[in-house]
Amino acid sequence: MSGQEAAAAASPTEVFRAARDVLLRHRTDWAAAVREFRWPNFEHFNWALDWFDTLAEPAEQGRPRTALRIVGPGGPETDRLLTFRELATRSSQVANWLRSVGVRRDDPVLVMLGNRQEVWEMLLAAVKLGAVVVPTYTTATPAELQDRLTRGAIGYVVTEAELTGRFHGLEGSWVGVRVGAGDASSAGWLPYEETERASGTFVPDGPTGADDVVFRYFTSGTTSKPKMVEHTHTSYPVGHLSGMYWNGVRPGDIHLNVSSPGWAKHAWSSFFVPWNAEATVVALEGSRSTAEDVLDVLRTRGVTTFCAPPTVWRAMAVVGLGERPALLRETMAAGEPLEPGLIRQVKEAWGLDLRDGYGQTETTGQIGNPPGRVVVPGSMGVPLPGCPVVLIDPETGEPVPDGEPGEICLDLRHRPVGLMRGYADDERRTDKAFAGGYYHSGDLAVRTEEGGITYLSRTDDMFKSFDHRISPRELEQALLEHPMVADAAVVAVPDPVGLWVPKAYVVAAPGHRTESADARELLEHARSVLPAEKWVWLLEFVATLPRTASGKIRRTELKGRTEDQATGVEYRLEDVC
Ligand SMILES: Nc1ncnc2c1ncn2[C@@H]1O[C@H](COP(=O)(O)OP(=O)(O)OP(=O)(O)O)[C@@H](O)[C@H]1O
Repeated sequence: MSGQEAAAAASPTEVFRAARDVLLRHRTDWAAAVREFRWPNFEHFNWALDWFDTLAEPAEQGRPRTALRIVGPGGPETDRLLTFRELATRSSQVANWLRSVGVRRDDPVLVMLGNRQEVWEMLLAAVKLGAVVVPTYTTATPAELQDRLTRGAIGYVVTEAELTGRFHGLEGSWVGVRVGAGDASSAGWLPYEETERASGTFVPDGPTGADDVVFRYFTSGTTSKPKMVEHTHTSYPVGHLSGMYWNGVRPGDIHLNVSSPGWAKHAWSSFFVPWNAEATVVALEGSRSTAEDVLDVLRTRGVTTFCAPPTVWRAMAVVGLGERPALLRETMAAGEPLEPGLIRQVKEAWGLDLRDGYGQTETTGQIGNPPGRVVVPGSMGVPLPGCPVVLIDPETGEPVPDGEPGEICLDLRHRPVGLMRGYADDERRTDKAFAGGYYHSGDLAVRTEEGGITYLSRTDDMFKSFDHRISPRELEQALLEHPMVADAAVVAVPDPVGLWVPKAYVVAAPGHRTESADARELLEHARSVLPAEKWVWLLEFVATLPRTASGKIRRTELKGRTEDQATGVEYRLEDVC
């Protein structure tokens, strides 16, 4: 039998498992993983039925395995634990019930739930059913919801009973489902608890097309109006094998990820990545957990692999990392630039490498420091297996040599499975993102001789000053290294001679003042660690930086402030130094 015939004879579950196992086998040998891994190819694939439900069978002679552990309010004994079998059954009940109230394949369903059991049930149910999930964070404003209802052509809304009021008065013809006990404000919303009466055996309406859409994500809108990113039954579920490799998660691991449902990062690291590896997902209920809560969970729930955005790592460093959590093996950060200072702090406190990873809502993990590779602080890592990353000169469209800035692109001749299908209802933008044989990320980076890739900035944030190209990130990192700085953002402001010059907005660390002498110290610090063309020219202290709901700095807002001259006290390098 040829290799192709053998693959044709194998079930989707076997094909998926075989691809996954190549990555597990080479968990600490990146070169071998890149060489041997091939994306599995499917005509039909339903991750919930073809993969998740198959994990419901207890391992031979073993105990039923825990799929999900929701951290309770009062110590481990208050946690809620669900096995793969329990979740397989619950999600089938939910899928059957949704079908009974009218949800059909391809129907867009807005899901606005916090980190509670129902969010995992709903996502699994929607995949089983073939409905299209529009994940939404629980802090979305009525205006954001209206945008989603309209542009997302939403037919069904599933949310917590206490949040139903947010939808009052919004336009659209959708059916509401409330999770939790309702009151007068949720009258007319269907009760989710009815799902418990539905059958726990689900029979799909035929095979699921591998390229059918299953997620429509609204991006955070850091640079523009949120885009609607479409992912298919393979692009996210199967594509997240690359993230599994970066995280180094393996069967039996206890994986904690800090992110809110509603963001792509939640689907990455609280859903597909750990469950592709047959690990247990640990989740903190509620949307606001403190750094102390996270540290406590790491220690008391036996967490082995942990991923959080740099913002959370920074907060943990401020309260003190303390002793290394006994079972912790892998630590990761993603979503925004990770400063070398944090990597150093984690190494000193816990002896572990804090490994950066890069991706977007549009993709799964593309670049990362996988286990077993020496972490070079400042580098996001190397292209993950199956991810043909190329850095392209935005002006010529040609690959750049090592050491030159280029846009992070994916070579479409070897299209990775994890790449989005496109932007819904936006052909122009989709064409632009897929122009010239590459997927264009809109991010600039530079590759070193050793192959590591260092993030510079968004293509739109890079600016020229006195004929030098400046990445705001480099300046921000220099400022963040100073103990007086809790947070910093740099933007370009117009200058009659230099064209543009860098201005820093700085949040002072607790206990530090924000007077002229403090500004001078910071400007001098930047001057001492950066080359002359990258000195910070202007500095303003602010109480907070404007951030998107997912925590990214809104540089456009800061640029707007300088254009409107709506500045506070502004310190100039030439005046104070
Ligand atoms: N490890 C990382 N280091 C630096 N930046 C990162 C890293 N990981 C992700 N990013 C940044 O986050 C972006 C992806 O974020 P996301 O998909 O959540 O939406 P967004 O790009 O902020 O929203 P919008 O596209 O609407 O502006 C990347 O394009 C990159 O700029």
